[in-house]
Amino acid sequence: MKLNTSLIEQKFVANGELGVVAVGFSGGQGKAGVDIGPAAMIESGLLTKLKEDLGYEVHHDDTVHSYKELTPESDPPFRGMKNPKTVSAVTRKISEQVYEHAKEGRTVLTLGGDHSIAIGTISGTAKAIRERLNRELAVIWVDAHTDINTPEGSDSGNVHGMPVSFLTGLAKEEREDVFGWLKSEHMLSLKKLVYIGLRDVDRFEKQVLRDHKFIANNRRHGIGKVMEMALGYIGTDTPIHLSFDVDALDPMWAPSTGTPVRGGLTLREGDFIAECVHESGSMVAMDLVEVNPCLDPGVDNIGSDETVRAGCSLVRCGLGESLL
Ligand SMILES: NC(=[NH2+])NCCC[C@H](N)C(=O)O
Ligand SMILES: [Mn+2]
Ligand SMILES: [Mn+2]
Repeated sequence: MKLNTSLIEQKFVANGELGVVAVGFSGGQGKAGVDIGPAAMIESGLLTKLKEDLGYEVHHDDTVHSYKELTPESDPPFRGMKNPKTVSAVTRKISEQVYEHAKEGRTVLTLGGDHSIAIGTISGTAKAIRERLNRELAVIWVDAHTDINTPEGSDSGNVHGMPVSFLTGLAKEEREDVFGWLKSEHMLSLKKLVYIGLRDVDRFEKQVLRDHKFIANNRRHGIGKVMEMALGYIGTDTPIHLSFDVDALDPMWAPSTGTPVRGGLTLREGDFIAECVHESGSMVAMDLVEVNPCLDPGVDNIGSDETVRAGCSLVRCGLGESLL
């Protein structure tokens, strides 16, 4: 089947190729199991669907990377961060993997893994987009959380709560082995960042958002209007990286995740967000993170099956599945 690009104008990615990076990594937070999220999604047939139903030419090394070889001998906390050297080394490697795909003009899909991996995915996309298109990247971050803590601002020390602060330069570190490898070509402007789905924002993070004049208005509008505003703000000639944390969805649809928060998006709203970003024709990369099949509040794996299904659905919508 050929990729249906006729309904939308593909602005930045026209070659119908998809680069996939499967990241079995959990070191950005403390709960085991988020590292098997990608395998669960792939085993349920996600990549086959992307090939057969959506027509992508998929480039994948058939590996779920655990990056065990990158684990340093000792990795004590630094500036309050847990596993700092491990997360830094792993995200650096992911950044290169994503960059390699993106520089070929492929849309890049990264399956996580905890959300710390976005330090790798977004930096890799941002660099490729600068080089290939001479443009700055915009990010739509769909999440219950802002993940914009600095090491000092964080209560938990978990790096999955900090990726946005490292990517935007709010958090800085000279040490090469603790994110010092992030250079200007990897960076994201705070002005090119849009959040959707927020409902659990730490006190420090709220101050950051106020200081940088973020506008909070999604509470007032339905999801259709929210997407209109988000895409309108970004504009039509800016490539978009969609970073989707499955905990943006209500635990009703995605209970198997490390930091669930009630009052979230319905699955249909989540799918709609992904569809809209796809239809913009500007999406160059997507992350789907924080699916943890080992955390199941239900019986007989109902919760984890549902969460995996929800994750797959979000990905398919982001990559062009539609009713017609
Ligand atoms: N990617 C996530 N699920 N992040 C949750 C972060 C929770 C909390 N704000 C923290 O910094 O620890
Ligand atoms: Mn989250
Ligand atoms: Mn997150």
